[in-house]
Amino acid sequence: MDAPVRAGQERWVGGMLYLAAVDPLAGAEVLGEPSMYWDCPQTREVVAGWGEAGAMETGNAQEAREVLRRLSSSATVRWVGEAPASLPGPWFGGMRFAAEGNDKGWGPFGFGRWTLPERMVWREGDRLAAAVFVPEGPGAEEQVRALLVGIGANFPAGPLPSRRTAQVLRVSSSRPEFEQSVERATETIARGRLQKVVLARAVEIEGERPFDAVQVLARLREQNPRCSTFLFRAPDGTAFLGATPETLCRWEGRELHTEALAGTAPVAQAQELSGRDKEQREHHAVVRYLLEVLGPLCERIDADDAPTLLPLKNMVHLRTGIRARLREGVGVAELVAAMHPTPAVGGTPSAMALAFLLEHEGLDRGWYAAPVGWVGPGRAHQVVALRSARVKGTTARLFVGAGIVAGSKAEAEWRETELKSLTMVKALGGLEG
Ligand SMILES: C=C(O[C@H]1C=CC=C(C(=O)O)[C@@H]1O)C(=O)O
Repeated sequence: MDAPVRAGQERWVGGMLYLAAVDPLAGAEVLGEPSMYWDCPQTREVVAGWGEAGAMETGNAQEAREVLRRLSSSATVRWVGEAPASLPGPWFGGMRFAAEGNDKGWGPFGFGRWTLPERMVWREGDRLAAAVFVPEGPGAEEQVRALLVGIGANFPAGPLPSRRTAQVLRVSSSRPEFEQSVERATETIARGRLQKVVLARAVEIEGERPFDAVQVLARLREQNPRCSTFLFRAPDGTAFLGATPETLCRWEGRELHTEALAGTAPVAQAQELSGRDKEQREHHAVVRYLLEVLGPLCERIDADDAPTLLPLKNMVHLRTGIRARLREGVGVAELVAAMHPTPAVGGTPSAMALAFLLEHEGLDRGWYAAPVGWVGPGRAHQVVALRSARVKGTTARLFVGAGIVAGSKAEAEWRETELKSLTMVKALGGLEG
């Protein structure tokens, strides 16, 4: 097995300053499209990054685990002058849902990829801070000072100006194929070999003009205030972006926050959701799985007594919050390895569901439905990359899925995935006006 690529670098030099500015994304006005973006309203984290001072790429799950362990166990940055009290990251990235896949469009993302931005701007309390990073070496401190002077002098003080980017989108996805795989799944469930499987499909979108990633992000965060908005960019410029309602794990020291999120209804049927048996079964498969896989890693676990409703713009989900105190030595690497994929995106029994997906889904999920987020010493925040799309030029490939259990109907599952696709379709500039 090859060792993870570490860009030949073990340590970086960083510097920081505070900015008289209000919006990290506004930096796109002078720095161009960001290389990463992260916006989590629940934790008030907002980060935009430009360039790459370092990248760690992995070819498989084992290497991804090693990289997560390394980035979370020791500091990779030596600070010149003032060090930030706390900062999200500073490593940002994600990994594939599964090892197998034949969609060349995912090639540039690799199996897993985490980057340290050259410049990053984030919200710290009520103000914005900027940090710059360069590889450790001769002249590194001077480079850090020069980059800081540049960002301090040029970062826009005001909010991101909004540009009108609505356009006509050509949207295509195969309904018969999706519905057939739902039927195949319910047959397999009826034979007792599976209890739940989450089937996904891709939607191809062609715009009249290239998509403007900055405006897509601005729409995603504005239209989805209960979701984490994210963007990760591959070295060829392809962007993977979305606004997900699902946290995989928020980890700090010995504390873990996670959640089960499964079971969906349109907003108009929100009040009926809690009483629906099919949605409850879909949901409880996730709760049971999380308690089972987390048990050996935790000293104490505390789950909500019953799911509550998580209202989003176009739909409502069932949500059970879970908090835990971790055993000594358990960190983000162990958590991701144990938790991913949860039955909110895979199924139960897990191995059986993944084999079913490989055989029947006919889709390379790439980074969709996989863990993405940030990691730093002793802390990490990973979300499940749902309501997302891979975007390059005028083309977007969007991904949506739905949990199938006994009693699922192909047509209803299609409609549910249509509903889920609205998050990205609207953000891409469709359905406006
Ligand atoms: C798989 C997706 O959603 C998951 C998360 C919440 C609710 C879900 C559901 O009700 O099926 C899915 O498990 C997706 O958005 O592509």
